[in-house]
Amino acid sequence: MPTRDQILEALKVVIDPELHKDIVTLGMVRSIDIAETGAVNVTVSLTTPGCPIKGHFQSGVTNAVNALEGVTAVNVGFDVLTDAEKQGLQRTLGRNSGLPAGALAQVANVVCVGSGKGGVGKSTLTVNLAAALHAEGKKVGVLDADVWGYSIPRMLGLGGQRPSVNAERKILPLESHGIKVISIGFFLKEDEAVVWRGPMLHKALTQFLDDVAWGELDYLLIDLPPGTGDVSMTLSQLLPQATFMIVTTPQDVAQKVARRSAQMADKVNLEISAVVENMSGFTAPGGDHYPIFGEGGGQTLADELDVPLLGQVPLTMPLRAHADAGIPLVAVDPDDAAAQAIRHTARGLIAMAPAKPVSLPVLEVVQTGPPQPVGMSLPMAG
Ligand SMILES: Nc1ncnc2c1ncn2[C@@H]1O[C@H](COP(=O)(O)OP(=O)(O)OP(=O)(O)O)[C@@H](O)[C@H]1O
Repeated sequence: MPTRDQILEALKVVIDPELHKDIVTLGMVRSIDIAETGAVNVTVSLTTPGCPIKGHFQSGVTNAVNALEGVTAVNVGFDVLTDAEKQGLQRTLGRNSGLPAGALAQVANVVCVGSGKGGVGKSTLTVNLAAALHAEGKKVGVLDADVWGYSIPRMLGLGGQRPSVNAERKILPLESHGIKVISIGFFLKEDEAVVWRGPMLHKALTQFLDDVAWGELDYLLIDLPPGTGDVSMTLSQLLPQATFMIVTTPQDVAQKVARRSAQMADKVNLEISAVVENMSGFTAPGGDHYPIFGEGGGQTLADELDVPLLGQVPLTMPLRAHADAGIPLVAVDPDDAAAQAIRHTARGLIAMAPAKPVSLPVLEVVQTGPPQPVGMSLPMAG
């Protein structure tokens, strides 16, 4: 049977997506009762009675406590913080709290691009999809959260560059082909191997969302690492409004792994919005078509998830060569077959977007002390 302290420790993974801190640190865990049967009752105090993220806390607390040995059942109850408690919370948070100072306030759509397997072309598609959205007149940003295999800087010709900070101490994204870009790679020395532990990763991603001057964007595309790991979990907690686009190849095995990724997204309540199939065959100059990685995987996965298959992107040499050269193919050769398929995908994505921008968390920051520099010390130019 776990102790109260062990339960509190476990609950530190439940993040308030608006305040960007865990519910234990925020003092939102009102009570914990452990019955002899192993049933655990947890009461969480919300900031408002009709809190829209109640379901997020319900599943987060249930999953966290259920994972502890000896727990047979979890019941989650809710009450509301008193006015005095809310004031106390705001005093605790203060200015240097990790509260979002509206960095994402002007971002209409956040789309996480994920895959099950590595090497299916997720980063290539993210970069070119961004260029295609830009060509459609959209304001686009790319956040490269593929911490282990960041390749976006290279694919956009930004390798070796570093962002600067503005007078408000916000990180300014770099820009390439009209796309605003932030990558974990900008803050590391070339080929530096970093062992990202959970809290460090969480802090870095939080900073990329809170402390980057993204400005007004129609789309923020987030390139996730392959698989079902910590990054996806963190982002889903920080951005419950984000949608998830899955890249797969036509291969049966890739589609099976992608399905696992979809299950993870579903578990953490991320809405899966679409599937894109990449490497959908090769057409030789003579017109013969070769289904190198098989056929039908994208459609099968999309049918299974009941979401649209937004595009089938063929293998073409220019797509690979331009990615290597740091130029999105879509920006320079929109008639290439792969570029055309990606442009079609972008138009599909636009057609799916909600008519009104999704409102992302913006909180009034109550300043209780002198301004302080941002929390994390990522090395920056300027
Ligand atoms: N449709 C395509 N046609 C030709 N080459 C492609 C295509 N899609 C991707 N590639 C190439 O395949 C390789 C892998 O692509 P990419 O790095 O985008 O995959 P990824 O899924 O992001 O990989 P990782 O899991 O390592 O992040 C790259 O060399 C890329 O240029």
